[in-house]
Amino acid sequence: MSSSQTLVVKLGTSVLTGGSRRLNRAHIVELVRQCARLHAAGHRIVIVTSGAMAAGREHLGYPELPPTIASKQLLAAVGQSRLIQLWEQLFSIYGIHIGQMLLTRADLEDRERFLNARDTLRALLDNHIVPVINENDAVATAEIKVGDNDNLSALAAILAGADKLLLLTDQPGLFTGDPRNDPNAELIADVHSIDDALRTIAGDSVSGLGTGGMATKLQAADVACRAGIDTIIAAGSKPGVIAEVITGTPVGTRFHAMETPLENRKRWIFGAPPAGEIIVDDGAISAILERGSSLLPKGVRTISGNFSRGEVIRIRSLQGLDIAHGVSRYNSDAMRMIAGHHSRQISTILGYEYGPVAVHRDDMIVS
Ligand SMILES: Nc1ncnc2c1ncn2[C@@H]1O[C@H](COP(=O)(O)OP(=O)(O)O)[C@@H](O)[C@H]1O
Ligand SMILES: N[C@@H](CCC(=O)OP(=O)(O)O)C(=O)O
Repeated sequence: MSSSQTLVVKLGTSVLTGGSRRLNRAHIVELVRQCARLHAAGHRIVIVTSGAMAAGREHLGYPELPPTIASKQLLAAVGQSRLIQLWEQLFSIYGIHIGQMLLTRADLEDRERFLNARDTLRALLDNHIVPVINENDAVATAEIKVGDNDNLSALAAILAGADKLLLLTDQPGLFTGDPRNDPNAELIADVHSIDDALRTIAGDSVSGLGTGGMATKLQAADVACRAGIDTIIAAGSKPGVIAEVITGTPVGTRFHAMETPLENRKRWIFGAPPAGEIIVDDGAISAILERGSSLLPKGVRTISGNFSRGEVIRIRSLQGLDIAHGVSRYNSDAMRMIAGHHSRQISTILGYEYGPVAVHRDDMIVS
């Protein structure tokens, strides 16, 4: 078998339930058996598991609940402990310890918390413990949620420094149309770049069990590939699928990683969903795009959202085009005050300063 690899395996609700209303233990144990073999062969496996809400519903006997966020959080709170218990039991059959990590977007968009989460994840792996990750649904509000486990798994793959990301679902891969309602849809075996044409064929979840369908899987593949991580979408029910991904046997849809991935320190900027947005003028855009400069407050026109110093923000043109993502040197209130002003006026306006730039070039990724 190939030399030691780090693989993030994301299991959607569709795989864990096998399309039913309950967790399919027989099927999950088979996936754990595959992971245990690879673990024994020296590979580092990270599990990103959905299924907390499904487990909660099952445990409570399918209660009639109002369609509110609080109901979803209730189900996730009940289900997460059942879910982790199941993973724990199944991995213990093979003498493997697991470590639970419940994350939200807020843990990944602040650099210090990102580095903390990364240290924990890597410490687990270094000690041969399998990290089992889910979103912390019980406490996450809309503002701090990643929102779906496909995108969460791409961020986990960046955190883990993974070689590959495997998204296991109920379809053999990405098709030219949703196979549930298009009998002529064909499997796409290889994707070298994710464009709008591809995005239009990736539909939402129709099972009602999963979140995001193929659309969020494409977003995840895009994030991971830009970070240099090959991403594969394949069927969780295919025998030996995880080992095939490790050995590089063609399976499902493979998204090829970019050959010149973002440098390490910039990956988290790209992975982090923006906490706010600023609109900049045309002069600032040519400075950023043509001269490779930092963004100065002078070029900032308007600010939306509330963000702290150090958070990732989106930089857009007056026409609404996405120009870059970057780490803001000033919080949103300060940015509103210094917008349009020369850098030498910052300390007079604010009474302090964190340097002349609004977003430094080194902390920026051009879209
Ligand atoms: N182009 C496509 N190719 C394959 N599946 C698609 C496509 N468009 C939409 N889908 C749907 O996406 C579903 C898988 O996503 P989802 O229900 O969120 O599963 P999971 O729980 O595994 O994340 C499939 O069951 C399928 O109906
Ligand atoms: N965190 C949620 C799952 C969210 C999600 O993205 O689900 P899925 O599309 O099935 O991977 C849960 O544990 O129920």
